[in-house]
Amino acid sequence: MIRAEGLTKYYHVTERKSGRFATLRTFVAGRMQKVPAVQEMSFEIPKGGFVGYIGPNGAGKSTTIKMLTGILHPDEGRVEVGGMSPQNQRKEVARKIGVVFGQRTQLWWDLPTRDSFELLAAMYNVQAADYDKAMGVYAELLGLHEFLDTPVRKLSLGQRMRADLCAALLHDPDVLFLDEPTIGLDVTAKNRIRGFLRDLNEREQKTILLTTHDMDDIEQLCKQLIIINHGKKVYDGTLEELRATYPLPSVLEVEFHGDVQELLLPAGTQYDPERRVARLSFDKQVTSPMPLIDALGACGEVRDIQVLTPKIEDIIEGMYIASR
Ligand SMILES: Nc1ncnc2c1ncn2[C@@H]1O[C@H](COP(=O)(O)OP(=O)(O)OP(=O)(O)O)[C@@H](O)[C@H]1O
Repeated sequence: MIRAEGLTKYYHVTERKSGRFATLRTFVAGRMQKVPAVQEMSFEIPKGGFVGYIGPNGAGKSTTIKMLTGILHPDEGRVEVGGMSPQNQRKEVARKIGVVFGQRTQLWWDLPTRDSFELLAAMYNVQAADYDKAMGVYAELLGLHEFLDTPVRKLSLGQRMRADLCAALLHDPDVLFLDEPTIGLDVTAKNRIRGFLRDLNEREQKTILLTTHDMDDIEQLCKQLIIINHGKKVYDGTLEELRATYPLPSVLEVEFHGDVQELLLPAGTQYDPERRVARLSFDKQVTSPMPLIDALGACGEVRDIQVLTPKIEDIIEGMYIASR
């Protein structure tokens, strides 16, 4: 459904001078420099795929989305969306894709929400019957009825994001590009949007590419994960494969009550005497926590025991650091 092959994009920026009057000297005599934002990016997303495209700030995610949607032309490589080139067949591709930029809206700020939808439907040449059908389904699923007559500028962020999602779907696209669709939302609003997207992907087989800094979005939604850093791909696979390939140790945490015989604590234990908490790392694939619990239990009276499993953000942060 989506294919990127060797995608590369450079930006031209002015080389910054240092020292006195740096800004003025940069403006007058700064030389243009070619800086790569995305380098030799290749991936494939099948129909019905749900992909998390993630990376730290400035990694090149938005630049990639702009090339996939035809807003930017790649300097090298090529893109295909539904068998077409977003650069050479921009209008045809625009009918196949829906785009939501969480930080910006495509709705008209001063118009009632419903009027924005009608304008967009007219721009995409959506037939009246298809428009009514789409609105019937999405306005209901996204709970838009209560604010359809409210101007967009008066909507809460959560309402605005739901309206933007509906707007992106009115022309029934096969592919959705979502750039941080849950940014700034509270837990309830995030869960509502996640439920809607999951359903859209499962029931309607829409292909979705999502950028996010929220690992819960990834864990709850994405079948495939592509990680980018400094414009280059550093991982492409499932979440399970990522966990298996880059295992992090689990941690056994034991809280004691009363005196602790610190000399008896097993080697490698980190002990906090103020909180009376001992922490010991172990590899779940190789070792059972039971002998470790027994060993720690022999050092004092145990009040509480927890096994902390590594979080996906810890693994991903480790990858960001490793690919610096
Ligand atoms: N118009 C531009 N001119 C020059 N450099 C740019 C331009 N747009 C982006 N860049 C640079 O290209 C790199 C990639 O930017 P991009 O916006 O694609 O990153 P991102 O992964 O989407 O970041 P974020 O998570 O912060 O949104 C960054 O170093 C950025 O400063």
